[in-house]
Amino acid sequence: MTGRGGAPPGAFGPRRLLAALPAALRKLGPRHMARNPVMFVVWTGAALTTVLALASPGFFAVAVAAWLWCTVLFANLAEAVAEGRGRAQAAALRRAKHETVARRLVPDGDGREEEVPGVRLRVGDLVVVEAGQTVPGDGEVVEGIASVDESAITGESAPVIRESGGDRSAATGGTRVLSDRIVVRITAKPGDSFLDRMIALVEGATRQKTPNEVALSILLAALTTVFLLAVTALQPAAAYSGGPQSVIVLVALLVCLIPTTIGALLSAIGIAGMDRLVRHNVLAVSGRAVEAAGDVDTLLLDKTGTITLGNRQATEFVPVPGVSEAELADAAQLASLADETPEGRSIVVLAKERHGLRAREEGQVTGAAFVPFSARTRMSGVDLDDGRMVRKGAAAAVITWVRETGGASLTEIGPLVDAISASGGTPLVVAACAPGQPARVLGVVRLKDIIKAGIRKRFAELRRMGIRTVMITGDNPATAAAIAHEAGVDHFLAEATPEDKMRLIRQEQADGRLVAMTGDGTNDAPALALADVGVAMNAGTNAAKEAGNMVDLDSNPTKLIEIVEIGKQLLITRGALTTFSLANDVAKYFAIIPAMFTGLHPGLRHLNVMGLHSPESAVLSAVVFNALVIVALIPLALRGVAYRPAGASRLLRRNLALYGVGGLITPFAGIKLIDLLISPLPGLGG
Ligand SMILES: Nc1ncnc2c1ncn2[C@@H]1O[C@H](COP(=O)(O)OP(=O)(O)OP(=O)(O)O)[C@@H](O)[C@H]1O
Ligand SMILES: [K+]
Ligand SMILES: [Mg+2]
Repeated sequence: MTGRGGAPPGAFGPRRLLAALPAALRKLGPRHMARNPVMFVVWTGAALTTVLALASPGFFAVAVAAWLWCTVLFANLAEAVAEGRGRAQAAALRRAKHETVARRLVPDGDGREEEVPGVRLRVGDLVVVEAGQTVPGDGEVVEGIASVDESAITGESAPVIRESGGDRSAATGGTRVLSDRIVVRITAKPGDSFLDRMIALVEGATRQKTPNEVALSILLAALTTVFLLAVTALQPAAAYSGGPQSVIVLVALLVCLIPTTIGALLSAIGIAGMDRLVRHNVLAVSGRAVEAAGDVDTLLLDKTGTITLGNRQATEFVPVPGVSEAELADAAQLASLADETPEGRSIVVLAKERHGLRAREEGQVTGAAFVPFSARTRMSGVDLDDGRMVRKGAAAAVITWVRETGGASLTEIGPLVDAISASGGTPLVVAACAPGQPARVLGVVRLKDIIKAGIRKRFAELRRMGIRTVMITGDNPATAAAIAHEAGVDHFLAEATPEDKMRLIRQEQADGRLVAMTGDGTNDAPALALADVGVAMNAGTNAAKEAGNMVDLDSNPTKLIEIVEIGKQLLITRGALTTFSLANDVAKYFAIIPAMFTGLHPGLRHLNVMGLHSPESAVLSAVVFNALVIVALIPLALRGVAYRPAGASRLLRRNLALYGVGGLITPFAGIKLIDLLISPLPGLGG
């Protein structure tokens, strides 16, 4: 993991609070306050007591009004501190966004270039980027291969390969080409780039409440209404028994009873969760996805580029008996001339290395109709003018094609394909036919791909968290089995089309499971969109990045472990602080009600078990405590409750005990302490 800049988690002190103060003050406007019903009630109460304190000034009235404003301010402070971290990251990202001049290819200008400002680029423009230059906008590499420094975006200094054709074709505006030359087709409008979206995200500008948050807000608003009615109903009762309470006391009581702690911290908890993801180099488009991640049951991963490194290279030509290796290499190269996938290019290179076959220019293969590779056909090749045809691809696909031309399937091919598959390689069967003749199989090309390091241990960790892993691949079952075994995934699905991937997700969801999907390819995009949590690899295609609801800048398929932990931590933190807040309010009720009424009925004196100084000091102490609790819990809200992999119900019980009991006890101690401190002050009766 390469943590992004900014303060380390847990670093939280008076300096950060102070830095967030201006933003917290700006949030005091009614427009912002109205978005949070609980705090809006406090805000209204603060305004009301201020008016009353101005009308008949007195220490008690002024002190209550001042502390009610503090309560509101502390809530805003929590949110502002949480947002502050994102702002620092956004500033760092903005530095990557500088003016670039793009070298745009003039349409039909035969390679002629013109210089245009990066901001004037349009979707569909072709731009040339060479070593030392900055990619002027988001796009797809359509020609060439280059090593690119993406550290401006990922924070990772090791260069990455960007190339046309395959699943590593996305080029991101603001990154720098280190070597070679690529042509990029622009796919995003200036101002709507990945970098722009990242900045908006870490700034929290696009943050929306999640369904869970909305539900909790409604519950808190309902509780607030109930207490509002209860406190209002108190007045006739108090009046009946001979001493109506002052409006200031009633407002103070109301604020102490409504769930201000969680009301104040709710939004900070959500922002901090997203922020923790950014720190792990994951960008989440929605808080909803982060929450869903906390409950994921099944993780689907695609194989090539996700579990493996993804640069499947041709390493060997294995001809069938009676065919020379040179003949096979020649056919394989012919079938790959226009194949812009990494696999296709590596075949051309291998044929040249092994057999000195010069890569024929496309133009020299006269009148050829190229058959591009697609994930559905699992095959590519060429039809020549003179009637010759060559195909290469997955064994099943090519053998079907051979049969369609009237050719016989060759039994010798079986063992060759099986041997390559069993070792985890991908076999590409090559077949060709002379004009008017049935096709015949020539042999197999071995594609080798390497499993990413350390992945086995990580899958074991996912298993401990109770998450089932399923690898889905377009590759054949034997290769899939070998890779699945080596990587240590629980299950696999081979020869999967994009539709199969979606069917599997729908099936899991229909069985009531939450599904996460990690992928990089264009063919993964529909599945990424359908999954509850869709994590696209940053190294992958733009289509994948747009379809998912998270992007992992490190392109690490096991990042889901951290994502799940952060999601669980978010849910647990919110639950723990809600429990604490409600328990706290109940305790406050029993702490201050007796003290409030002892003035009326000396007979109630024995109920004042806490021995608070006076009704006024009891009420003020409770208000002060209520406000200070918010500040005291800001670090916990931002850092999150500690999470250890354990059964969900055990965690829940533990937290209920800890935060419920804690919430019940602290007000008694806290209010008593504050009462002792303030009772010598004049103007508090007694
Ligand atoms: N350029 C190509 N030309 C011909 N056949 C290919 C080419 N690339 C891959 N194939 C064949 O098509 C199959 C499916 O490839 P595809 O890229 O869809 O899936 P995959 O990358 O193997 O799986 P995953 O979904 O895990 O990325 C491969 O297993 C291989 O047999
Ligand atoms: K409260
Ligand atoms: Mg793939």
